[in-house]
Amino acid sequence: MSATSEIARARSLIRVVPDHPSPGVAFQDITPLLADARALRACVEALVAPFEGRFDLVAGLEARGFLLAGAAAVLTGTGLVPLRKAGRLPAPAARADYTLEYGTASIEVSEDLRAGSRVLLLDDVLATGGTLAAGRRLIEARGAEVVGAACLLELTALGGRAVVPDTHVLFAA
Ligand SMILES: O=P(O)(O)OC[C@H]1O[C@H](OP(=O)(O)OP(=O)(O)O)[C@H](O)[C@@H]1O
Ligand SMILES: Nc1ncnc2[nH]cnc12
Repeated sequence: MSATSEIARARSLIRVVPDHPSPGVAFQDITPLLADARALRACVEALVAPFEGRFDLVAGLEARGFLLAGAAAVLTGTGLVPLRKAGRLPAPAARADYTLEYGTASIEVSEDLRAGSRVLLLDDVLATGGTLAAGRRLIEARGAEVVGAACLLELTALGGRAVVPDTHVLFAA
């Protein structure tokens, strides 16, 4: 199957769960896509492709971004830095606050994200854009460079593209 059809097949595996985690939210569940070896590989390859050779570290946003970031780092031979929800890192070096579709949150990063690193930022879903924007701020606060940001799925009605306009997105809903 061609890369394009693998990606189309991967898109069909995202499951929509109504009213999760709260009434009115149509939750885009990527677990069936992750569980499918071909779909997972095709998506991770497509996420990193525009940036290949230009980054030396992948930053993944907790929690679902970690799943893609780990795979992307191994695939591209780069390191990985987790952007963790506040309170989970033993020695956070920087913090950023943000809002999302169903609440507010903060993320933190350790000192392992060094000044001068060239970083690819990864997550699963772009909704309001608050999470990816906070990830960018956090990376830049450490003196590192965001070479690019990518995610699987954009929820177009939530307007996140205006907040993080250069994000590379595979699918829209
Ligand atoms: O564009 P935004 O409005 O910021 O929303 C997108 C974020 O929302 C979800 O994270 P969430 O923190 O809900 O959950 P997770 O820990 O399951 O990844 C998703 O994984 C993105 O990180
Ligand atoms: N509707 C949604 N589905 C999955 N992840 C999300 N993150 C923010 N909104 C979401």
